[in-house]
Amino acid sequence: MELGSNFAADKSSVNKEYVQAHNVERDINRWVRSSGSSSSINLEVAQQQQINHDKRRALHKIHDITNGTEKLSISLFDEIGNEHLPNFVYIPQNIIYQCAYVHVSLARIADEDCCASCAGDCLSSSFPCACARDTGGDFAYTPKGLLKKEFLRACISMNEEPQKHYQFYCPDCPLERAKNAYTPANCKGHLVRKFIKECWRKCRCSMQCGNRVVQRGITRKLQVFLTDEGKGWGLRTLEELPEGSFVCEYVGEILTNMELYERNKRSSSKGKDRHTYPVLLDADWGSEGVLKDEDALCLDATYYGNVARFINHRCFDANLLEIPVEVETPDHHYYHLAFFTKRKVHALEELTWDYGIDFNDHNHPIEAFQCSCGSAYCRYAKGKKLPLFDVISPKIFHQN
Ligand SMILES: C[S@@+](CC[C@H](N)C(=O)[O-])C[C@H]1O[C@@H](n2cnc3c(N)ncnc32)[C@H](O)[C@@H]1O
Repeated sequence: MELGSNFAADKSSVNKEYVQAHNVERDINRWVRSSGSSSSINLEVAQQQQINHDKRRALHKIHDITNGTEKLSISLFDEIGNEHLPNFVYIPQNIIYQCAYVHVSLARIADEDCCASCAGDCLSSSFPCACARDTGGDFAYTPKGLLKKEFLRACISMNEEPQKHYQFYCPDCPLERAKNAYTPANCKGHLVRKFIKECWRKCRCSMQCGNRVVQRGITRKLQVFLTDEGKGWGLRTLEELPEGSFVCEYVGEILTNMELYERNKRSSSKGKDRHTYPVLLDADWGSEGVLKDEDALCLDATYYGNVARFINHRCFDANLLEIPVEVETPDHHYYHLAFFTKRKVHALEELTWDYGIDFNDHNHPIEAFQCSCGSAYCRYAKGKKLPLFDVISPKIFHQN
């Protein structure tokens, strides 16, 4: 099967449904407008039509799930009507739950680690400023705000062929320690990842500097919709996205692994939720010896999160890639997890990322989902074994 064929089929059916629903909505709105607001009869008929239409289409629409906290509104659109509306608090930026150590201060950023002598746009200067050092000596972004092809290719290769890249096995893995403090199992391994470092407050460049992309927030038109493959809610783009576009970052509560483990234990004793929303921030655990518990962090978007909590998993050929981004803290225990497109994405395509789930990992205590990503490379369909996992970590591998 060709790589893009599933997408083509999905897109045309979603497209048709979406256009039909919008045409009905648009016609009703036009009719109401042209009839004049004083015509109660016309209004009643229009409302009746809307009710019939809603019954037939069971359509829910929320104009802005962000409650005005993002620069753009993000709608929720339900063409199917058989799922509860999401119940969470929308937050546009990460927030510490309780014990996580995230120390943000100007004093922690050394003068030589920021661009205190730059002005305007760092990308337009003849040589890369100090902020490019952590990104391999060059900026990751083009002047159009897209990821440079070479940088994107290197990140894709790391995700798709992790065995060819540097992996680190913690001497005392914080993840395993959270599960069993007395006799922790061996570390399953973490991939040391490429980081992007953006300019920040101590830098003298402007907010429009080309090396400030993720911190400027969401600029693309996105929509939450109900998937028809039983995955629950999903996220799609309403505009075409070029390769290397920033879409959004994964926002949630910042928890220590220990806190996440305790939270999971409490919630599974109350009855298991169908969907789970934590991700590990383990991209740089390898650079430390033994990581302290308060430094081993994750993001949980279950109760507080942003639009990224709706991005579903797709094995291997997902259209998004997650990249760690350093903004306000020089150490890499805490960072932003930003999603960029791996290729051109068409308007109305569902946005997906590969959670990196190993569906054959039977050691994790919490049962995961039966994957219905539809990819020709689906790991679940191939293994046909029960998936077990408790957190999303695209970097966890198995020592043979
Ligand atoms: C981060 S949430 C994604 C949003 C979720 N679909 C919702 O309705 O809120 C992750 C959860 O979505 C579901 N999910 C994501 N990708 C899936 C897939 N490929 N197949 C089946 N379920 C999936 C699983 O229940 C998973 O625990």
